[in-house]
Amino acid sequence: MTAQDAEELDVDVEEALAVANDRPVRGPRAPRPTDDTPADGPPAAHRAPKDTHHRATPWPEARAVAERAARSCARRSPLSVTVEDALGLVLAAPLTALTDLPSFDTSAMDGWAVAGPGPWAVREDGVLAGNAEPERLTDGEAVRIATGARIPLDTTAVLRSEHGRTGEQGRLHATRDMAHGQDIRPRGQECRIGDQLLPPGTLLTPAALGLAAAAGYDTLTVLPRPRVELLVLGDELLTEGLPREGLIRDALGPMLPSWLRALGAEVTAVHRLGDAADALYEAVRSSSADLIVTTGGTAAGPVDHVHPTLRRIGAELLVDGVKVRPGHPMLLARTRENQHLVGLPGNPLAAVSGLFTLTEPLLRTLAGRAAPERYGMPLREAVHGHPYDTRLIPVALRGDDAVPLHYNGPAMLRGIATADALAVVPPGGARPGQELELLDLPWATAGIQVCFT
Ligand SMILES: Nc1nc2c(c(=O)[nH]1)N[C@H]1C(S)=C(S)[C@@H](COP(=O)(O)OP(=O)(O)OC[C@H]3O[C@@H](n4cnc5c(N)ncnc54)[C@H](O)[C@@H]3O)O[C@H]1N2
Ligand code: MOO
Repeated sequence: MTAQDAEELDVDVEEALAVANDRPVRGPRAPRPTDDTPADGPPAAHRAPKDTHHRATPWPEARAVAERAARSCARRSPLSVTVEDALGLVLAAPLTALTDLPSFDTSAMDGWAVAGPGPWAVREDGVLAGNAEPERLTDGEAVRIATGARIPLDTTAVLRSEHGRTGEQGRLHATRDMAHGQDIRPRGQECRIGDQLLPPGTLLTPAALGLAAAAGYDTLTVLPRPRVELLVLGDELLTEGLPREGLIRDALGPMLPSWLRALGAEVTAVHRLGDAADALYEAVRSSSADLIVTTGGTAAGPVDHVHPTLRRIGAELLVDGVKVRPGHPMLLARTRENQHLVGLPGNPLAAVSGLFTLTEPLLRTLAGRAAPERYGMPLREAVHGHPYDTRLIPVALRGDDAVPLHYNGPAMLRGIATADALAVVPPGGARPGQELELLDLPWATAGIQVCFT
């Protein structure tokens, strides 16, 4: 069955696409308006309750709105944290060298510090890393030296231990030619005191923490993480054991906190509120978080309380549905000054889609992180598209290709659990070899986000 058949059979397109992806496909198909599918609207089967799809925001625009929403918030004051605690945070001030690096002339090798041409008379003592200023060398003299030790004054080069031989009368001979200054790291080779090592806005990776410590820092001035409260909605959710009697395990409670943290947030609370409208209202009204993330309850079922709650508190809806599959009922609202709410749909892969579409740009901007470089890779196999909406599908990166994964239905996590990225499939689908934009999953990027600290 193709996606087109699915529409005609009045079957949910998203579910049909998840199945169709397992089957051989033709090339991409342009949107095909029909009598009951207006050119700018969804197929009849997918007109959301109260026909909300007409005001759904195109996917790229939804991401831009989320970014702008974060920019409209007042910046919170920078704070000072120990170098060890700064991982994953963003520098609020330039990292300026507090010392020359190296801070003294140092030996790059184990061997001898020598003065003038050889052979050399070897001094009895030696110089180790951490020793205070060693005694000056005189011409024709050598002293044993360790990597990282201070170079005695008037040293002309370091002779590596494997390139020296002790001859008659105990004199040291070089077995290789050596250049003046060889294997000496001069003071200030890497930086001079006052040099800017990293600009404000730099994400503090493990390497950046190492650099900061080397450059003399004990504490760093960073932007605070945006504070996020997670509200998990749904009476049907169990927190342990096997699904039973219509109840299912909560898949989002265990998944989202670490993911939100990888996106730059501090998750201050996770509340499971069931489907109690008043509890949701109270939780939103009393929250002092920068961002409230809800899961479930975004559609128009009898216990879908997110829209009514937003109306009740007088929130401004910035995005009310997005032209993306899965996840189209996702929403973004400004609940009050400097506070937003992202409503993630309850279907787990739809929630991931909302995480990338609305939460990631918002949190990234609030956290002061730069947008990741956009990149793409060719698809190894064709992928069905939605006729009008963007699709996000889990892919594995294999060699130079993005390989679409099965089990990509809105309620499924089996595909994304083995994925490296989400591929952005344009309306109409993509053919084999077509380059698609990829959104890296936090654990697949070779960067700070792998740390999930
Ligand atoms: N008449 C319509 N019904 C639905 C539409 C629509 O357009 N018209 N859209 C469908 C789509 S698409 C999605 S996505 C969902 C969005 O629903 P909600 O955000 O209101 O979420 P719920 O109804 O609460 O749950 C949907 C589904 O997900 C399961 N769920 C919820 N939370 C969790 C969790 N934490 N862990 C695991 N699974 C969860 C829940 O049990 C439901 O099966 O609406 C469709 N309906
Ligand atoms: O199909 Mo829904 O799009 O699961 O979000």
